[in-house]
Amino acid sequence: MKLLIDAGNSRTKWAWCPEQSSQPTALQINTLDNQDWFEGTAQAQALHAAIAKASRIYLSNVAGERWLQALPERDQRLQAIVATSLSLGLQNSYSQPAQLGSDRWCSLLAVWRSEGKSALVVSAGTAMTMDALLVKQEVKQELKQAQAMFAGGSIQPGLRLMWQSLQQGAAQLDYAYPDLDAGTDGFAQNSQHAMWVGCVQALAASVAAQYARLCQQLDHVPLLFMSGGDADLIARYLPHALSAQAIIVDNLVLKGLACLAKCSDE
Ligand SMILES: Nc1ncnc2c1ncn2[C@@H]1O[C@H](COP(=O)(O)OP(=O)(O)O)[C@@H](O)[C@H]1O
Ligand SMILES: CC(C)(COP(=O)(O)O)[C@@H](O)C(=O)NCCC(=O)O
Repeated sequence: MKLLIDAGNSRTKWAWCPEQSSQPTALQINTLDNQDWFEGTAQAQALHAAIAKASRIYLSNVAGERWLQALPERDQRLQAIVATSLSLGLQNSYSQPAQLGSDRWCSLLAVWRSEGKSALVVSAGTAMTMDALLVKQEVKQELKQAQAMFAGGSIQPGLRLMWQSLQQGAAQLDYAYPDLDAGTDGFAQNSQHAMWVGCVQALAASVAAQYARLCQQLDHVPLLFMSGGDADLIARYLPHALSAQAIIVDNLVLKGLACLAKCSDE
């Protein structure tokens, strides 16, 4: 069985690749904090056991060399994904294609292969990335040949990083990250709530602005895909019409890895 691993900067997600006949949506996703991986806790042992059993391992790693060092060994079964200038009919417009994070590339591939339509692909994880997928014309599955382009995107701090930058950088803002969604209605009347409103609004407003920018470049309405640990939360604070339109997917990176794994069989 093929194993899919998405090593992000905060958490590692992994799943077995479904057999050819099943749908990619059938992924059973396991999640562990990277700290568990580094410390080799029981949760890490489950992934180690999966690695030992796998026939092939498809890895998107943006967590650096430290994540790789916790692998027992690096053998020929391991395929570490690097973004290229063209894959599965999707062109990469980065001037140095390999500089694009493999997680962003996999997410774009997942949306391109499953939808075949233009989209803004948002990943709300440690960082928040918002990437433009342009599809010149809506194409049928069998016609998918280099008709799509990743036109570029943006990177900004994610929710917890924004919080930490205020908490650590301002002497009077040493407040813990809230346990519950504190809401953004009205005007905040205490510091912790004010920080929350500022951080959540900044992220939601960025998504709305990037989506509007993409709409201006197209003669059709793009999809809005949102993935990552804070996708649900940020989607709730989008303008109403956009929030209703957002398609929240639990792990686009693993779905993109599954596309690459399946394509290697063809
Ligand atoms: N149960 C959770 N554990 C950890 N982070 C969570 C959880 N639920 C939501 N989050 C949020 O998800 C973010 C991590 O999302 P994720 O998509 O896994 O990021 P990455 O791919 O960068 O590791 C965290 O910064 C945090 O704000
Ligand atoms: C932008 C990222 C830090 C996002 O990482 P994540 O929040 O998913 O852990 C990662 O995709 C990355 O390191 N990218 C390389 C630079 C780039 O994509 O331009």
